[in-house]
Amino acid sequence: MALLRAESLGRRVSAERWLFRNLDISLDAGEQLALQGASGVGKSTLLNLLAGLDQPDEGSLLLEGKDIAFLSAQEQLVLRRTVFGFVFQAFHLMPHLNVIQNVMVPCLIAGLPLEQAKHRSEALLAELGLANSYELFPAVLSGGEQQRVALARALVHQPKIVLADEPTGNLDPVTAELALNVLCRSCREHHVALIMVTHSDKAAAQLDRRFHLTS
Ligand SMILES: Nc1ncnc2c1ncn2[C@@H]1O[C@H](COP(=O)(O)OP(=O)(O)OP(=O)(O)O)[C@@H](O)[C@H]1O
Repeated sequence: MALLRAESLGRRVSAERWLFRNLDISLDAGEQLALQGASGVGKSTLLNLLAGLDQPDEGSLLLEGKDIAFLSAQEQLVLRRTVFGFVFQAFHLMPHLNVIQNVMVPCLIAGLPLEQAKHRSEALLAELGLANSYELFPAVLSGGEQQRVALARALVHQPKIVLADEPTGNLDPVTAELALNVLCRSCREHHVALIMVTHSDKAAAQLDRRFHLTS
């Protein structure tokens, strides 16, 4: 059984315009999928639908065979917090928390002991080249640094699925390669499935499979 399956998914952006329709996509546990397609075709919208952050106009979304539309509000909340890890294009770090605190949040929500949460967060940040930035606040970080903090936060609680929207888009080529390696390795090591939006064919080639979204 697929870990995540979208069936006949449709998203309408106006009365006459469908962004996509009859879209079927499935993801196995631990599988790594590159989501590609032209700018504006609907990749970010699709990621939001897959994560249950937005509602489709048609179709259904099954997590381990269960339609997420029929989960209670509480079950949906638990699902978003423990099943998914996100790297949004706009990062969405919490401004009043420093770097290490931002990364620890998903672990604490998932119920990990404080020390374990701290240890995991520090290890990931160090791997991503941010060992000297634990105490800094998001406002003083560059876009590329914020992006790596967001990446660590998406991975740290070892969710079932990481959804990453151009997670290396703000990084120089060397740092982008480092971040991509950390992302892929961490997901493989913990059997976490990954859907990554990327415009880079080189990055997409590192994953198991590609899905091209077309209008
Ligand atoms: N709720 C909405 N109402 C109207 N238009 C919308 C809505 N949501 C998305 N769109 C439009 O749908 C299109 C797809 O947006 P989306 O951000 O998903 O594309 P994308 O493929 O991720 O693009 P990029 O590669 O540039 O990030 C855009 O033209 C956007 O303006």
